[in-house]
Order: sequence, then structure tokens, then C-alpha cells
Amino acid sequence: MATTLLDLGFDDSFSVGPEFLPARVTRVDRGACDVLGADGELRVSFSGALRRASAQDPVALPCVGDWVAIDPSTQEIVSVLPRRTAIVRAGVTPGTSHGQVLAANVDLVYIAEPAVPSVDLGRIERLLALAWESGAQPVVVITKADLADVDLEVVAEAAPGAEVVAVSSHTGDGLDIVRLRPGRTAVLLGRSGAGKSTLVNALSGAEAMETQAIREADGRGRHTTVHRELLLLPGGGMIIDTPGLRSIGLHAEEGLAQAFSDVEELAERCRFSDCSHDSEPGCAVRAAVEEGILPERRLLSWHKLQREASWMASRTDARLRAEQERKWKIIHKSMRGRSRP
Ligand SMILES: Nc1nc2c(ncn2[C@@H]2O[C@H](COP(=O)(O)OP(=O)(O)OP(=O)(O)O)[C@@H](O)[C@H]2O)c(=O)[nH]1
Ligand SMILES: [Zn+2]
Repeated sequence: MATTLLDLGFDDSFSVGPEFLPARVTRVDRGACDVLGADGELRVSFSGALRRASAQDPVALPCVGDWVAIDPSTQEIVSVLPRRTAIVRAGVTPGTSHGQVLAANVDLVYIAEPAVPSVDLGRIERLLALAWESGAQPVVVITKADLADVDLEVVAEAAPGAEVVAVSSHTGDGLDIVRLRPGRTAVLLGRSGAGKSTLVNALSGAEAMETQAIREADGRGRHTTVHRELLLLPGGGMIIDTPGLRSIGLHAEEGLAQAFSDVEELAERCRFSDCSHDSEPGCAVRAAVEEGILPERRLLSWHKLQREASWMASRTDARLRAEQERKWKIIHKSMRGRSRP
């Protein structure tokens, strides 16, 4: 069965000029991309204009999941189409755009959290903030559900607005709930060892991702899922597996507000509109904790992630700029190397 643009998630909201071909990025490395289009797979490079634009602003670089316009005569990407959703690594300060887009045009964010040793609600909350910030719909996926019973109600309390499901890639339980309709794209987030690759393999019914055995065989050990890849699943739908996002920073103020919509709602009744729910008089959030309406853990989490978000905001801009400049130096060096006779 041939893959159509619709199967890849293309719709009226994306458009390219008549002289260009639309295609979806499945992988990016060293200034080139693998893309999938109506005519199948292609390896394409970046046009000069795109290189220049990306040097100014790394967010202009194509990333996995992007829809791009290809010039068929040069096999180059001439532009990245406006993203419907974007998972961004901390560093995008509002008003500037020094950051890194990890995945684009994702419909669902699967937050994988293993049932064992124990479900870490704090990590789920942090990834939920990131997910909400992306514009995609989060789903909390408790993995390895064959190993422990998890109270999904407790998880749901930490995840207002998100569906919570339990799956086992080993027994197949719950897999049907996370299967995707054709044209839909999910990205998997979660710490290393959460069972992301195993879940992708279970959904694709094949060894689509590098397995741990291979990783160990090549002597590099674990944590070496190097390439972000967009995979077409056999029953339709696409899944993006990113490297273990353990250190993903938080820069998601709106996302935080949504991940903590219960706290935000209570905060409307605080005496001060800028209440930090700390020691201010008339704090409705602390009152709710005292009355047992809001779990204290939720308020502590909220404090922790708020602090982290503002710390990231002050720190990441400079660091990311340096990182991107270094990257571009390497790319420019390799381009110079290539043009020598
Ligand atoms: N019992 C059980 N074990 C699982 C399940 N899913 C994954 N595992 C095991 O958990 C370990 C880690 O799984 P991976 O799929 O490699 O985890 P990952 O999230 O891809 O890890 P990184 O690539 O490091 O980010 C492996 O030993 C898997 O066999 C499951 O549903 N049940
Ligand atoms: Zn308050």
C-alpha cells in the first residue's frame, strides 16, 4: 500500500508553491534530512537561503516531524512550513528564539512513566507542562503495567486534562488505546529506561528501533538512542521517539499553568493576584491544602517547577546561543572541507 500525504498528516493547513513538493522530515543529521513524500523516501540537503536563515535563528532548522517544501530540481529543502505544534527544549525565551525544536507537528504527546520502581508524579507533571506548551494533547502512558498495579486515579489527579492509560509492551495490555489513526503523530517523552523503544517496537510489531542488545554490543552502553526518528506504524499513524529526555529543561510558563489548572483555578481566589502561595495572607491555594482539597504534593510540585522555569529563563538563553554557534562552526567547517577540490 502506497503512503499518501494524508497518511503522513498533510492537510489544508500546510501549503507549498506549485513548483515545490511537500514532504515530511523523518530524520535530521549533519545538515541533511531524510524525508517522506508522495513518492517515497528522499535524502535532501538545505538550500543556501535556509542555511543562512538557520544560522540567524536555529528554530528555522528543519526538525523531525516538520513539513518542508522541496525543490525537485536541486533536491534541497527551500523552506520549513509553519509548525502546528512544536516540542521545544528549554531556551526559547519569549520574544527571542534561541532554542531547539525537538519535534514538530505532533498531535499527541505520550508521556511514558514506568510502573516500577514507582511512578514519579513530579516527573509526569514536568513533562505535562512541556507537552501542554507544545500545543499537542498529552496522554500519560504508565508503562510496564505487568510489573505493578498503579492507581490511575492518583496519576489523573496530577494530570488534569490529560488521559491516563496503563500499558504493557510485554503482554500487549492497553496497546490498543495508544494505537494511532492514520495521519496522526505522537511523540514519546520519558526518562531513559521508561520503555519507550520497547513500546515503539510493540506498536510497530517489529524491531524498528535499535534494541538495547545492539546498543550494548557496540560498546556504547545504554542511553544511546542517537537519532530522533519518525516512524510510520503498520496500522497507520506515526510515532517519534526522542533520546531520553531526562535533562530536559523547563521553559513552559503557559504549559505550567495548564498542567496545574487545579492550582490556577484555586489561585483566582487568593487575596493577591500575584500570590506565590507561600506565606501571603488570604492564600486560597494553601487553604485548599489545609482543607484536604488539594494534595500538598501538588503545591510543592508547583513551587518546584515555577522556580525551575524562572531559573531556566535566566540561564538557557546564553548557553544555547553558545551551543548553537559551536554547532554552526562545525557545519561551516565541514562545508568548507567539501568545497575544496
Ligand atoms: N516487564 C516489562 N518490561 C518492560 C516493558 N517495556 C520495557 N521493558 C523493559 O524496560 C527496559 C527499558 O526499556 P527501553 O524500551 O529500552 O526504554 P527506553 O525508554 O527506550 O530507554 P532509552 O532509550 O534509554 O530512553 C528494557 O529492559 C525492557 O525490556 C514492559 O511492558 N514490561
Ligand atoms: Zn495563593
